[in-house]
Amino acid sequence: MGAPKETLGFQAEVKQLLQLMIHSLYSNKEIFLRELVSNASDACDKLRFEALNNNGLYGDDSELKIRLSFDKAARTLTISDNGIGLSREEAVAHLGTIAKSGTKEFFASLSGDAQKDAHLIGQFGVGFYSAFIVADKVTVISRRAGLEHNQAVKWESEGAGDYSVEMVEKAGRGTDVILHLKDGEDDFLNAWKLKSIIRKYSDHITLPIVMKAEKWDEEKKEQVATDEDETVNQANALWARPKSEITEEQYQEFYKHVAHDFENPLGWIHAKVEGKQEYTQLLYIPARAPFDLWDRNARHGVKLYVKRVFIMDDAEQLMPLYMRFVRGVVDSADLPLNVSREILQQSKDIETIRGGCVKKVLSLLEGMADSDDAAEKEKYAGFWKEFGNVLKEGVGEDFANKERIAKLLRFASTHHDTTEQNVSLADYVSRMKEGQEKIYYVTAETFLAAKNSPHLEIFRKKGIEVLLLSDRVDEWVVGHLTEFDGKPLQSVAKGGLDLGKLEDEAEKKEQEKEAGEYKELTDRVKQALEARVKDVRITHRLTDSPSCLVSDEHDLSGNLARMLKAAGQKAPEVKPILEINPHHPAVQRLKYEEARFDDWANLLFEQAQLAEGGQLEDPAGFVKRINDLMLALSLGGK
Ligand SMILES: Nc1ncnc2c1ncn2[C@@H]1O[C@H](COP(=O)(O)OP(=O)(O)OP(=O)(O)O)[C@@H](O)[C@H]1O
Repeated sequence: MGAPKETLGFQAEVKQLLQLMIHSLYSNKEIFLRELVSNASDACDKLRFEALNNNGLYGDDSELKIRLSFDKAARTLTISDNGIGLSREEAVAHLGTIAKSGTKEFFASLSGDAQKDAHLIGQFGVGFYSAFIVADKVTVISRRAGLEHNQAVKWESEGAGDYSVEMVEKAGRGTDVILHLKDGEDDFLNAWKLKSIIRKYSDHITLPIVMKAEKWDEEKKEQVATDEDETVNQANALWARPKSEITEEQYQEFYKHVAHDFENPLGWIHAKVEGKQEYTQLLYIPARAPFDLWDRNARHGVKLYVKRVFIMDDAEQLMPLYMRFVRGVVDSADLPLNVSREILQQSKDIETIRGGCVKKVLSLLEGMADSDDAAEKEKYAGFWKEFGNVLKEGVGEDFANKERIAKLLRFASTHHDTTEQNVSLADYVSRMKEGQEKIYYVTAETFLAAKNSPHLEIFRKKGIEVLLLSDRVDEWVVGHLTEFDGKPLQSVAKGGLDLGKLEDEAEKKEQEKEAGEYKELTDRVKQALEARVKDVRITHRLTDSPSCLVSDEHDLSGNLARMLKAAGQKAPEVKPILEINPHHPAVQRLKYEEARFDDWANLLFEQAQLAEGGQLEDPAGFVKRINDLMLALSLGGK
């Protein structure tokens, strides 16, 4: 026999999760059954998959199913499956710890408010531990497929701080989860009640969920179990049914099962594709981002089936990275059953399927975004809030669909001047001024830095709209999206300012004249700042500020250079161009400055750095310069 009985402590996060769950989810307690049935179904799927290469795993029990049974006297409810089962090590690893990406973020976001937290727990996924909502003790007896009958494990816990594990005997393969119900939970010892919960939440499970049929006993005057099994769910793949036979609720419940989500999805597409590749897709867009959305290595959400047989979870080849929020199922009629991840990577057939799925998701999003129906538009706004930054990645990732993605992008802009990203490029173009040829944008690290960027002054004065880009991925977007609808995208902080037809001849003449008049001054400033700038010139961008920095047309933008540096990457050393505003008193004054010219020049440079959200190389030097100048001014003023 194996190791003796051992008592082990739960990982701290498990204890916390258990506490929270019991308190927050009590009002929705029947979901525990959905979670346990879902796990049982996953366990059968896993067995089926492993058995593709090792048929012996089935032994003499090849009919996979899930069984619900209860014992009124002992007040226990048991969920059994003949799936893959758990070894002792697996029981300890999976039922004593949480090994999910996003765990840290999840715990950090809890608020202590039961209702809000219930919501978050739902998003995080409650899984097995939800058993403790209705049970004060849970016993799991499991035998891993391929292990001997005396190598089974018994895991038991009262859901407080610890659990025990010991080796036991179990006749068949698979897992029994035995719930010792809490006082007052006798409702769950009732076949009618259990059936109605299964029909509500788990009807779409592809395996049969069976219970002993009951019949009326005249003597006892109650329903008693017979020896006959009865299947209580429909037990066929939801996606394989005709659309007309599926209700909205059934679609939603299926989503909750595949996505491990609590909330209803935002939308879905269900389609059967025929042609070179035959496949069915049922793809959902969640309403809320999961905790690991930002982890580009986290698991993906689309399950691959071949002719109704589950092949794998998270088939990353089915969806590009920028659509990692999509959840659902693809069922192919043509792929071989023994298809592996390696084969998928090179498969042309998968490429065709992926291309089809991406187009469908884009159409679904376009349907919401372009709808005249306010509720649909609202949905798209919700989608954008949750997943907009992921979709933006697609501009650089999916060349073939770049234009469709570009139409779906939403930005903040000076039109509304709020953080809300609700301006499409088409909206922008429709508001372009007469003679305006470019789509102007500014990038900065924060919304406020973008909104208050000195580079915008002339644009505000002339009433020209500028997109305010402050998400990290925005530099990537503008790096890949150089034009929209034939109009080039132009950074307001790059290159010489050429407003084209937006400026009249008189303005242009005036600017040339000023550049000549101030040549001596700009040369002097350039000399003073030689090590720090590429050039110094008179600006036409500024109306209120004395100076700003711009980068050369083909150089990295200041914002991108800062981002690369912050990410620990090497950014090529590029010097910015300093532009000074000839109408500003500080610049005017500089014309007559002698003794402290260098200090003034440096200050013009440093304040421009600060104004665009940059950091000073030598903050102490800056402070000293300011103080010296203030002192000089006040002394001079006496
Ligand atoms: N009936 C079962 N048979 C075999 N393994 C199981 C069974 N139930 C749970 N497990 C194992 O325990 C792990 C943890 O289950 P749990 O339900 O907590 O999380 P999950 O299913 O991985 O994710 P989620 O929280 O999103 O549901 C599972 O991943 C699985 O490995």
